[in-house]
Amino acid sequence: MSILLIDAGNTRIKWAISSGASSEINVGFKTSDVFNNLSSEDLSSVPNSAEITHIICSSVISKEKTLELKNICQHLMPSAHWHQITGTSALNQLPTKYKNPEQLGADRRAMLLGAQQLFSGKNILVIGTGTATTIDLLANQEHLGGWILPGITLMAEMLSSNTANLPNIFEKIRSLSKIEPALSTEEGIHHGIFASQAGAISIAEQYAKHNNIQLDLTVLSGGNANLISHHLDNQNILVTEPQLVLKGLLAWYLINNAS
Ligand SMILES: Nc1ncnc2c1ncn2[C@@H]1O[C@H](COP(=O)(O)OP(=O)(O)OP(=O)(O)O)[C@@H](O)[C@H]1O
Ligand SMILES: CC(C)(CO)[C@@H](O)C(=O)NCCC(=O)O
Repeated sequence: MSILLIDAGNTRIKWAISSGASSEINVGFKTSDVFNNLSSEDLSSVPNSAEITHIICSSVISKEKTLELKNICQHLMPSAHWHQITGTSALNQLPTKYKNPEQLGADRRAMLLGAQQLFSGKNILVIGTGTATTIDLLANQEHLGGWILPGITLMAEMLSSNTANLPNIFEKIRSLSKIEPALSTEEGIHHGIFASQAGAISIAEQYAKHNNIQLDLTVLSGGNANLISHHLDNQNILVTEPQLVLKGLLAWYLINNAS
């Protein structure tokens, strides 16, 4: 038995194969652009696709694109069952204070369930650093809400596309050794973007502190996790889990299939 896990994000689609055993949650994860053009030939490169019994998907792309993805998967793996996580999945396992849980992104819900399973009983700041950056607070076994801001690439693109004089530094983004006052336009944008990402996370940490929430962990996920991680305070409680959405999908599967 194999399970195909799919994280369909606004920039990339990631996938992984799992045997479904909780002990194997850390192995076998693969990241690939194969779904980008949603071509069935690409999907046929999924290893041992005939053995896949379940497809577990998180999608924050359009309903139409998600349906296209589902149809391709079902064409190639006709005996596999399709399951899609949503903001309301497993609310008994992890309640949320979100006013309308249906609004919560499927990827955020997956990351929260993944963090809860990987770091049981801990108070965690769960951060996704993809197209958008999301910062969610999981404390006392409950999702207390979160913050959404543009991700690094989007910030760079928005600054140049909405101003007359700012260049698009998107292709020049690299790791910064530290965030400091910059002496050129390009560096000003570069350092400003990192300051806003790290600053937002710092505000979330301060919120926790001022509300007597003792954070045990900050978990960073997503395509920009490694660029942002060394700018954060609290390095002693920082964990990088680039594929937390995929791990969360497996956690959700395990919750649903617990005997
Ligand atoms: N090889 C890569 N291809 C594309 N983006 C990359 C790559 N490596 C790092 N990145 C960065 O990671 C971001 C995408 O991260 P990720 O794949 O986690 O996002 P996503 O899941 O598509 O987005 P979201 O979940 O926010 O809709 C890009 O905006 C870019 O800044
Ligand atoms: C914020 C993103 C784009 C991050 O991938 C996604 O989680 C999403 O589309 N969320 C819906 C809105 C919400 O989470 O409140």
